[in-house]
Order: sequence, then structure tokens, then C-alpha cells
Amino acid sequence: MTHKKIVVLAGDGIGPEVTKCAREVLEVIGTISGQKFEFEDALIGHSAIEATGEPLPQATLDKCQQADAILLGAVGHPMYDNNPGAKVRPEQGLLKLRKSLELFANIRPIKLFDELLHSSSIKPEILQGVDILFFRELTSGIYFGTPRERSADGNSAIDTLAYTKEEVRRIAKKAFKAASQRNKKVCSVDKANVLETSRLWREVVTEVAKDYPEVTLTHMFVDNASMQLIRDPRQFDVVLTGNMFGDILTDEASQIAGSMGMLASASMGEQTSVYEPIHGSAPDIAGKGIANPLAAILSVALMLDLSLGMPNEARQVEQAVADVLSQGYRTVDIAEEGLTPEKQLNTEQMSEKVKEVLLKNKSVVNSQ
Ligand SMILES: NC(=O)c1ccc[n+]([C@@H]2O[C@H](COP(=O)([O-])OP(=O)(O)OC[C@H]3O[C@@H](n4cnc5c(N)ncnc54)[C@H](O)[C@@H]3O)[C@@H](O)[C@H]2O)c1
Ligand SMILES: CC(C)[C@H](C(=O)O)[C@@H](O)C(=O)O
Ligand SMILES: [Mg+2]
Repeated sequence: MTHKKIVVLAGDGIGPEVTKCAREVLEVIGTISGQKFEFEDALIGHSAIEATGEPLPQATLDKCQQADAILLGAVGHPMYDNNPGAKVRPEQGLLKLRKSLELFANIRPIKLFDELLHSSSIKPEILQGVDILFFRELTSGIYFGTPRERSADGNSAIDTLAYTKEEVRRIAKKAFKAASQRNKKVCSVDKANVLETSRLWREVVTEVAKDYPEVTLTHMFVDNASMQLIRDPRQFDVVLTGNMFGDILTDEASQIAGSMGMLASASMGEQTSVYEPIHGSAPDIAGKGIANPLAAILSVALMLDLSLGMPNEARQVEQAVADVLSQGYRTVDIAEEGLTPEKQLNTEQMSEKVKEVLLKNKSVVNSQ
């Protein structure tokens, strides 16, 4: 069996804390399945700037280009967030990675584990059974358009929101394909009542829909969508949207899943893909050892499914997470009121539980 090469970009803040857990879960999967994984660490973000002066060193990009899959933690540090004048910034590393590897399709599943029905600030009866798949365009839109700069006198600034038909078409096709294998609904979210790019978006998405007659397409303005997500999240199946709208709506949707610490994502290109929790470096909890590692661990499940051709193992990871939650274990972000102290876990302990359950579930299957 050939080795699978996994590049680990731990990044900043809680990034290294949660990727350590995710990597160890993948190691356990290796033990269980016999698949060999070869891990290689590389720098990105603030830690890369500290070491090399650049947020995405060429050496990192070279390693990523050779990888079967990439596991990413998070980038970002308050020293830049609080310094608008900083020219070199950690987030540039992430954006350059996405652009260089052409990771145009960011897939963000929003699923609530039943065990967490009471962890969300939204009423359980609104949440039960929610299953949304976001397709966020990731390599264009306002994140990448030019010009993007401060005026010479410093009194104004410009960012550019641009999309080409092809950029919209390729992400739309992915969304329709996924919908045709799910509940056959695509809701395309835009701001076509104001933005020319959104009118182009709507036109192309409507065109693509003709190739998928079994899928029902609806369009929704982003302001309404942000409200509908909380009012009645079960109305959505696949949500298709642009780069910035997708960024904002999925942070909002994390509250449906109980916490930012629960949402995994896959950023997919044609050659290779990056698997990353949707959350950031969380400077407010970094170094405390209390971050929820489940988003990173569930990103490993996506990796097993989408890049490594190991869907059974992906299900095992998801099942292990569900089992640990149904045993009542919680990190602080998903802890209900009145949780007994022995059920309250830190990052390492949560990860240990998932690994223990993975091994236990496997031995149960083997002995049957
Ligand atoms: N993909 C990425 O690398 C990424 C994503 C978002 C933000 N960022 C960067 O991260 C930094 C902080 O940004 P922010 O505070 O707006 O967003 P954030 O996602 O880092 O944190 C938002 C809130 O969610 C909590 N949270 C996030 N992940 C958690 C986890 N796993 N377990 C428990 N709680 C968790 C944090 O403690 C914080 O209160 C910024 O520099 C930003 O640019 C990076
Ligand atoms: C850090 C930032 C550039 C990034 C984004 O906006 O895409 C993050 O918020 C995310 O959701 O991955
Ligand atoms: Mg974001």
C-alpha cells in the first residue's frame, strides 16, 4: 500500500493545539486501517513570518503541491489585527495558499450532533435534523479583486468585487452535483438587487441549473439568508454563495452546530485540497489548552472522504465524535449548564476520548 503524504500547516494560536489532535486521530486511523501516512510540517501565518519574514514561504507551497492532502489549523495574531498599517499579515499566507493551489470550492457542512441540541443558543425544535452543505467560492470575489489599496493621501481605500462567468460556473456545478446526491435543493445566495457581480452570479447559476433538472434552484438575498438561517435552518439543503458572503454566513451557521469549534471544512482544488476547521486562531483562548478540537478532527473525516478514498474510516471518525458526545463529554464551548466536572474536558482530553472510542469501536467490529 502506498504511503499518503499529509502536509500539516499548524499555523497560529489554537491552530497547533487542534491540528495536533487531528493528526493523532489520523494516526489512529492509520493503525486501524493499515494505511500508512507520512506527515510533514510546514510554516504558515504569523509563525512563518517570524521564522522567514513571509506568511507563506515557497518551501511550504512546494510541500503542499506534492501532498495527497493538507491539514491546516488557523492563522492570525492580535499584533496584526490591532495594526491596520502592517504590510505583511498572516491571513495573506492563507489567501495565497488558496489562490496558488486554486482551491476554489470551500465546502462547509453544517450538521448538528443530536447530543448538542441543547448547547446551541437556538431552540432545539428549530435545530433538530438540520443538514446544510455550504459551497463557498474561495479564490475570487472581493478577497482577490484589484485594485485593492489605500489612496496616496491615505484618506480613502478601495477593494474590488469581481467575478467571471467561469469562476461562478465551476463552483455552481460542484454545488448542483452535491445537491443531486442529497435533498435536491440549491439555494444561491447573492445581493443581486444591488451588485452587478451578483446579477452575473444569478445568471450563470440559473444557466448551470438547466443541466440538473432534478434539483430545485432558489435565489435568496444575503441579508434575508442571514435571517432565514436562524429562523428556519431546515429549509436549506445546499447553499451556494460567493467568497465573503460564505465566510460570514458560515460563522453564523456555526451556532446551529453549537460552536465554532464544531465546524469542519474542505477547500478543494483540482490537484490537492486543504482541510481546516472554519474557526480562526482564537487568541482569547490560545495557550489555555481548552479549545475544542472536534472541528479539526471532523476535518480529518472530510479528508478521508474527499481526498484519501477512505469513506468507511471517515464514518468511523464521525461515529467516534458522536459517541464521545453521547457519553456526555464536552469542551467548555459546548458545555451545558450543570455539566459535572468529570465530563468537562480540555483539548487533549477530548482528543484522547475520540481516539479511545475509535480503537474500542474497531475492536467491537473485529470481534463480531
Ligand atoms: N481559517 C483561518 O485561519 C481563520 C479563520 C477565522 C479567523 N482567523 C484569524 O483568527 C484571528 C481571530 O479571529 P476571530 O476572533 O474573529 O475568530 P475566531 O474564529 O478565532 O474566534 C471567534 C470566537 O470563537 C471561539 N472559538 C473559535 N474556535 C474555537 C474552538 N475550536 N474551540 C472553542 N472556541 C473557539 C474563540 O474563542 C472566539 O471567542 C484573527 O487574526 C483572524 O484573522 C483565521
Ligand atoms: C482568515 C480569513 C482570511 C479567512 C477567510 O475570510 O476566508 C477565515 O475567516 C476563514 O473563514 O477561513
Ligand atoms: Mg471565516
